[in-house]
Parts: sequence; structure tokens; C-alpha cells
Amino acid sequence: MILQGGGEHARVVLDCLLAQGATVLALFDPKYSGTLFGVPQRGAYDRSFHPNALALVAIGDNGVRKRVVQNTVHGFTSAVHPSVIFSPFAELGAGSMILHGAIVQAQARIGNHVIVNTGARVDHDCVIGDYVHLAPGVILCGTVQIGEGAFIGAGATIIPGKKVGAWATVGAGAVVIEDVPDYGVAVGNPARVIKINKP
Ligand SMILES: CC(=O)SCCNC(=O)CCNC(=O)[C@H](O)C(C)(C)COP(=O)(O)OP(=O)(O)OC[C@H]1O[C@@H](n2cnc3c(N)ncnc32)[C@H](O)[C@@H]1OP(=O)(O)O
Repeated sequence: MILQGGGEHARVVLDCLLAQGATVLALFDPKYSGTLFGVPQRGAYDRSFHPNALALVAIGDNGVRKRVVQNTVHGFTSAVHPSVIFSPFAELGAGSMILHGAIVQAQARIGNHVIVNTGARVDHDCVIGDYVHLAPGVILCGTVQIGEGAFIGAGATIIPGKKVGAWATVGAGAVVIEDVPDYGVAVGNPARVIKINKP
């Protein structure tokens, strides 16, 4: 396997992969050299490096992760830490990272290149779009829908059946009781939309 990214999120993902017993050949990130947890950091992405190796893009920012995914020629794999409870009746997309202590319940659908960060919980029948990041400790009750690229801040809770739009942001600790529009930023308890970001 190879990782795109060498920063903070990549450290957690590499830790996850090593705990799974994966063989990680290299990390690619122009900002880093040397080794991380014994794995060589080889600088800028090399498209010809071990063409059959599978890749993960371990970058926390959803927009940056999407751009890097689109410029990656290797096939993608996913990562699930051994401590995760992942229902056999849930679906997992390519390139997604389900990190330490997370729980994904029955019939939840996790899209591609999604981050379910430390201890986040995705309950039954949730639908998580591509490039979403659920920060540590997020609670999604049943049947919640999260649009592409949305970021849900640490410890936020979303009550059953609510929808968060594409590229929206939910602040840390928010309690979402109403839908959040595309590109909306919602904070507080109960969460209120404080602005709409430019697409
Ligand atoms: C492993 C990891 O670490 S993964 C990363 C996890 N990171 C997070 O969870 C970070 C989540 N980020 C936040 O909560 C941010 O505050 C954001 C994204 C919601 C808002 O950020 P910004 O757009 O920069 O907004 P800004 O800081 O200017 O705040 C705007 C207003 O919202 C309020 N506000 C911001 N965040 C919150 C929050 N989480 N809860 C309540 N109010 C908030 C501010 O007090 C401010 O209010 P004011 O206008 O009355 O002064």
C-alpha cells in the first residue's frame, strides 16, 4: 500500500494501517522526508511507484483530499482499524478510513474517501456522501444523510432523519435538529446556520 499525505491525519491513518497488519511501502507528500513509524516518506507523488500498490489519500481537508484523489493513478483501498465495530450489513466505499473506536451500524452507507474519525458513530441507515469528514466523537443518529464534502466537527450530534448538504460545515459540539443547506455553516445547540460559504 501507499499513502498520499504525510501530515497529522496521515499519522493516524498510518497507525491504523499498521495495526491492521498492512504493508505500507511509502508515504508521498512534498512537505515531508525521512521516515514515519518506519515507513519511508518519499516526497512528491510518483505515479510509476509500484503500479499495483493500492493507495489511500490520508488528508483531513475534504477539498484538498478530493483534488489529490483526482490526481492519483493508483487504485484505492480502504482502512478499518481493528477496534472498529462495522456492521456486516453496512457498506464501505473505496478510499475511506474508519478510525480507532468508530462504530458503523447496520445498513449505513459510507461513500468514497470518507473519514470516520476517532470514536465517531454512524447509526443505522445513514447515508454518507463522498469526501465527508466526521471528526472525533461525532454522533449521527439513524437515517441521517450527509452530502458530499461536508465536514462535521468534533462531538457534534445530528438527530434522526436530518440532512446536511454538500460541502456544509457543522461546528464542534453542535446539535443539529434541522436540515443544513449546501455550503451552510451551522453551530451551537440547537444548531443555527450562521453563513453560507461560497462554492
Ligand atoms: C483529529 C481532529 O482534530 S479532526 C478536526 C476536528 N476539528 C473540529 O472539530 C473543528 C470544528 N470547527 C469549528 O467548530 C469552527 O469554529 C467552525 C468551522 C464551525 C467555524 O469556523 P469559522 O468559519 O472560522 O468561524 P468563526 O471562528 O469566525 O466563528 C463565527 C461565529 O461562530 C461562533 N462559533 C464558531 N464555532 C462554534 C462552535 N463550534 N460552537 C458554537 N459557536 C461557534 C463563533 O463564536 C463566532 O461567533 P460570533 O460571530 O458571535 O463572534
